[in-house]
Amino acid sequence: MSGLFWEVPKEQKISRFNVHLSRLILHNFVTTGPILYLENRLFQGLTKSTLRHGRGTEAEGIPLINLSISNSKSIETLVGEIGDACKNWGFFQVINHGVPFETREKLESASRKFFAQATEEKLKVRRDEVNPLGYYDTELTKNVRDWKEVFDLAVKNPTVIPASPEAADNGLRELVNRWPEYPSELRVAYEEYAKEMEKLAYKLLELISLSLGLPANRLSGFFNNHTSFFKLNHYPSCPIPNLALGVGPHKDDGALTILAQDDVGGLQVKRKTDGEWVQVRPTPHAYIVNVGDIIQVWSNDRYESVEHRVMVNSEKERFSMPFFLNPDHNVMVEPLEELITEQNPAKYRAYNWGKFFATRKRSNFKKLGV
Ligand SMILES: O=C(O)CCC(=O)C(=O)O
Ligand SMILES: [Fe+2]
Repeated sequence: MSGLFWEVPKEQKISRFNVHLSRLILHNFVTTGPILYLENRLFQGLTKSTLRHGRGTEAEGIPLINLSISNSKSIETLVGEIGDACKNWGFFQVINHGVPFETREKLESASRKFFAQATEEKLKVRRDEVNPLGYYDTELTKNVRDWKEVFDLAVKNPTVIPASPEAADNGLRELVNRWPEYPSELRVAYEEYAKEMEKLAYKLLELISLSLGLPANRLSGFFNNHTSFFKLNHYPSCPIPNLALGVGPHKDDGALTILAQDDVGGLQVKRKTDGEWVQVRPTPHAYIVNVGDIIQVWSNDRYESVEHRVMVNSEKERFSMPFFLNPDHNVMVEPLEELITEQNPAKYRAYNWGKFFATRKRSNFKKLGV
């Protein structure tokens, strides 16, 4: 922790006055713990990294892949593009994905209506210890509070997960979605959209399997009773964007994430070649896809789950909707045997997805010392 400010360029040092002012402003927005929020940002070094890297480089973006096959584009070409993107970036955008625009638009509009309500209305569908699904504005990424509010949903209703993280406990529990009274169209809009996300996720899984030299359906058996999740995210505009992150740097722990973002921008990906934060520029109607920790393990590190974060904007609020594709709770996640050789031994030992999920700890898979 000490020496935090040594590496911050002089002109960007934060004055005591600014910090004081920021605390006051934050106090008006955040319902609890504003001081803790800022102090965490300052002392965990995230602020340092935000300042040093500024708003991220615009130069080269993640690959944009057209999913439609035609006379001029074969399935082999498409599979090659997916494989390259997974290997070099862990992130890509897709167009011609088959998700009807109206289905997405209906949910985006319902999401805006939901978040525009007074806090007390949203708190009526607040998540609690019994049911983790619902509304909250207190998400932590690596113990630092994110500048956003969220409505969490399960994809399968109900979704079955272990009752506790304890290995000896075989009990299961069902997670059930909560629905707000307003807007009344949210439920139908979500259920239609979730079906489209499942279809797209399976299509992407097949392409990824093929790109690893495996049969198209090699991974589908892990998802019969999948534990996929969905978030409606709202990032309010932030008066002091340099002191806050919408989501701190993290990796996604599921198999695959499919994200819809609006036209504001703010998502940044850590480029594998040089560790630079790169903007994911909003592309109308496109989806952003990233490989999660599970595909990293299945592929035995051929594909890596890549760090990303969300910057906040001083003027504009931002909305996004990630779909997290997760396997069945009883799946043991381990490198696929076809991808293990004497020269390339397993880099991970098996872990139970459901138990991992129940502990809700990120990036916690067990790397062997090889
Ligand atoms: O809102 C975004 O752009 C990304 C959010 C994200 O990375 C996450 O929820 O895991
Ligand atoms: Fe993420």
